Amino acid sequence: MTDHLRLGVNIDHVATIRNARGTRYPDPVRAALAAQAAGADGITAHLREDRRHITDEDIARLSAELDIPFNFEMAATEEMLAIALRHRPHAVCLVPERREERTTEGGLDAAGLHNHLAPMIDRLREAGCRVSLFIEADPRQIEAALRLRAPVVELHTGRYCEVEGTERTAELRRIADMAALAAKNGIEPHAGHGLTYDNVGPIAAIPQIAELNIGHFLIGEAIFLGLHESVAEMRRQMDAARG
Ligand SMILES: CC(=O)[C@@H](O)[C@H](O)COP(=O)(O)O
Ligand SMILES: NCC(=O)COP(=O)(O)O
Repeated sequence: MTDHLRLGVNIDHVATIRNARGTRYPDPVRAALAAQAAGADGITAHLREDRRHITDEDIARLSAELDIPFNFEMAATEEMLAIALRHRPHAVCLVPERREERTTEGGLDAAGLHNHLAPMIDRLREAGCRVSLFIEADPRQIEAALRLRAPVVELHTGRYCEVEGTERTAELRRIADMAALAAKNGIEPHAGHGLTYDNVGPIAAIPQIAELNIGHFLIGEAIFLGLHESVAEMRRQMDAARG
C-alpha cells in the first residue's frame, strides 16, 4: 500500500473556457498554482494535436513556473516528443489521441505499438522524464509496459465511471487486479479519467494505486465551490477512502 495517494489536477478545461473567447483569462497557470495551494501533489495538462484547450505556451509556462511535479500528457508523435524534450517535464504520460474524439476514448495500445513506442520512451527516459502509459486495465498492456520498461502505468477509469451496478463492480475488479499486477512487476500504478466525488472512493481505496489524475469534474465543481474548495474536497474524499 502506498502511504500517500497523490492527487494530480488536470487543468485542461480551464483552457477550454479561456479558448472559448480567445482571451488570456482564465489562466491555466494561475489555476495550477491555486490547485497546488489547495493540496494538489502535481499538475497534469494534455497538449492535444489540435490545441483545442492547452497550448504550447501553456506547456512552456507550466514547465517553468510550477513548484510541484508537472505531468505532460501527449500523443506518441515526433512533434510532441520534440516539445517534451525541449521542456523536460517531471513526467510524460503517453495517451492515445484521435482528432474527432470529444475526450480520450480508450487506452494506449502499448502492446500493438511496441516498436513505435520503444525508442520514444528511451529518449524520454534519457531526458529524465518519468514515463507513464495511459492504458486499459488489461494484462496484455501491463506486460507491454513491462517490456517497454515504463516505470508507471495510468489505468483508464473511463468505463468504470460510465457503467453502473454489476458492470461497475466488474470494472473496479479489473482495475484493482491490474493495479496489483503492475505493482507486483515493479510498475507504479496510477488511475484517471472521469473521476468525481461520487465514484472516486473505490478507486482511491485500491492500495497499490499511487496517484489519481482528475480534471474535468474538478473544473466544473470550481464554478460552484471555487477551485480551492473543489480540489480540497477531492483531497478529503481520497483521504477518507484510503483510511
Ligand atoms: C488521458 C485523459 O484521460 C485525460 O487526461 C485527457 O486529457 C482527456 O482529454 P481531454 O482533457 O481533452 O478531455
Ligand atoms: N489522465 C486523466 C486526467 O488527467 C484527467 O481526466 P479527467 O478527470 O479530466 O477525465
